[in-house]
Amino acid sequence: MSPTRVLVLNSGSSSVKYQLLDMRDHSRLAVGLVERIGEETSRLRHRPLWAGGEDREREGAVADHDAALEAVAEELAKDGLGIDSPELAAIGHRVVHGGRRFTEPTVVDDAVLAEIERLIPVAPLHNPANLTGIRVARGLRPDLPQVAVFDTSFHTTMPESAARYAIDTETADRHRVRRYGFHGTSHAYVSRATARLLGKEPEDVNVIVLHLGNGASASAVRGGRCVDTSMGLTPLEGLVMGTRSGDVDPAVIFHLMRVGGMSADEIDELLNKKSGLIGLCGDNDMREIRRRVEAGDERARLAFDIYVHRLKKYIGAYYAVLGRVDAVAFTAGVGENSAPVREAALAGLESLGLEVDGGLNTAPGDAARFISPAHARVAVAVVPTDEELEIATQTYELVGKDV
Ligand SMILES: Nc1ncnc2c1ncn2[C@@H]1O[C@H](COP(=O)(O)OP(=O)(O)O)[C@@H](O)[C@H]1O
Ligand SMILES: CC(=O)OP(=O)(O)O
Ligand SMILES: [Mg+2]
Repeated sequence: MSPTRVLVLNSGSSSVKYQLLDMRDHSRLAVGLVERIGEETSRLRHRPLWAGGEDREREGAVADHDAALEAVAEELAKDGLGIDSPELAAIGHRVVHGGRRFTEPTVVDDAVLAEIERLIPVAPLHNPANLTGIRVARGLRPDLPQVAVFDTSFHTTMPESAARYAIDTETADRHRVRRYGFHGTSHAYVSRATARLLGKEPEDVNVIVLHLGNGASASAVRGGRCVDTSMGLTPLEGLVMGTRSGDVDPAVIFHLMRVGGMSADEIDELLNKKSGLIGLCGDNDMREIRRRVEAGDERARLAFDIYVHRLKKYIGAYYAVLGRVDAVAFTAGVGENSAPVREAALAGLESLGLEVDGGLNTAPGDAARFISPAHARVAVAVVPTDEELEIATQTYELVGKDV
């Protein structure tokens, strides 16, 4: 029988998330996470769903992504699900930046690796880790197809009017400066799942997707195709995020250089790692921010209000871009779990047909569900994302043709 399993690796700047799936029924055989890579306090959590055993945890320094992937391989082998298994059909990798070239999932060869490497300057937090994941996996299983699934692919349908910055065209083209957009596997998956929830085909619905995780982005999806998204050349533009500023006047950078005496690298670090929620109030976790707001903390309150104000602006902007909106879908860690963010983001938008039902919004649940009242003109939904399943599906579709 042909192999039917796919291992998905989502290598982040300081973490590796992984899942092993059986594509016959999309069941998860094992899932896990290595976090705080490069620190003394690294931790691996492994859940052997197939073997049905207890979750396993390892604590202690994991020096780099090579060591992290070695540890993942060891844990999988303990359950008899080793990377050497003949049942593995392919390994699917999340790659954050694919530039304009990669509009589809792609089997990795040396030329593809070189292109992902060339794009490091526009995804410095993400592409290096993605590359390491691919290289290590290739070393372990050179015989297997390694498939790269790009965050940018779903956004390659954006019209030029949305994808271009209004700067000198020749300069922009020479340096490939344009808006690429990210979190595309999530926006694709969630917009389709939202259509399903509405009982419609993706071609027939217009959806605003709000992916609110540590990184956060919004997208406007018309008939299954992305027409605008909030991230740009890099994953820094747009919404307020856990540690990233999102939109700022570009002159802030020159001001900090000329008046503040800061270097380009220092400002890069400021805007990517010391801004957003953490820069505003010292915490980047929405749970902690809400605890502080409830306790009357003014800094946390202001951080929350700035986060929600930006979100509301993008909802309004994408409403205008789409003209007709069938649904607004909240997803990822904050979007799926924070009722106060959902309520505040849509407050006062009743004249646009947008309403949240208090009871539905705060009711617990893990499945895709509506949180708007039955009479609302526009559906509002919580739709859990599943980037790993989407990557596995795209990977298997690509290699399934050959196995
Ligand atoms: N129960 C919750 N309530 C509010 N926010 C939550 C909850 N659980 C997770 N989050 C938020 O989700 C974020 C992580 O989102 P996630 O989509 O997992 O991000 P990433 O994939 O970028 O690591 C956390 O930083 C936290 O702010
Ligand atoms: C592209 C991006 O921002 O990804 P993440 O949310 O995983 O950091
Ligand atoms: Mg994420």
